[in-house]
Amino acid sequence: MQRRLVLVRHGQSEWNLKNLFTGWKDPDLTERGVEEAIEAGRRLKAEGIVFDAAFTSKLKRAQRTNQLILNELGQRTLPVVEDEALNERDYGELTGLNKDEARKTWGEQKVLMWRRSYDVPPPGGESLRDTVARTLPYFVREILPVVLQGKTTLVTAHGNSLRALIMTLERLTPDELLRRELFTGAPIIYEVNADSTIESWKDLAGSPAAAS
Ligand SMILES: O=C(O)[C@H](O)COP(=O)(O)O
Repeated sequence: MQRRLVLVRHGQSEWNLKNLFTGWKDPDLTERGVEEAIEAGRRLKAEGIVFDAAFTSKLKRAQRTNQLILNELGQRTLPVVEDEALNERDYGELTGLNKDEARKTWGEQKVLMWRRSYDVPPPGGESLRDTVARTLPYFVREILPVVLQGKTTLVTAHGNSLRALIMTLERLTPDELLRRELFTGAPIIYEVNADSTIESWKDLAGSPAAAS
């Protein structure tokens, strides 16, 4: 039985373009973001993917990306489950600030820790560990059982809510996680074993990889 899980970070948002910390704010996709979402759909079509289930967050940039992908696959009527468990990490007091300005104010290292470390929260916001605590139980309860039934499943979400899942799926250490970047609109296809470990994955932004 084939058990397939596809994760996609939303296409470029208006606040990605302006280089602002976004978190739970709800900007729309830019034109480029729309194109990236359509391109994600095209790439998935070229891989022969047909979805049986789809999940996304409560934020517009992910929902639109999800819908554009499904449209491209000719699956615009597939039911989509929306849940805030898949929302972006809450960036707290950094929300709305420019990322370069933040580096000037607090220094490269501190901002890198807030953005990419596992357990250092930005002021008033969620660390990645907090995001894992929100996202992973939802994944295990609602999404994984669907994948294990053999349903090809799409999850369209956000850089950090997906990094929270990827850390577990790819068994990354906090140090490896620091370097794990997700590109907007780039699908990652996981082949999942019956015991819910990962058999292999293919990042359509890069080259094929195997689980270690
Ligand atoms: O919320 C945001 O600002 C972005 O979607 C992700 O930002 P990051 O790459 O700074 O974590």
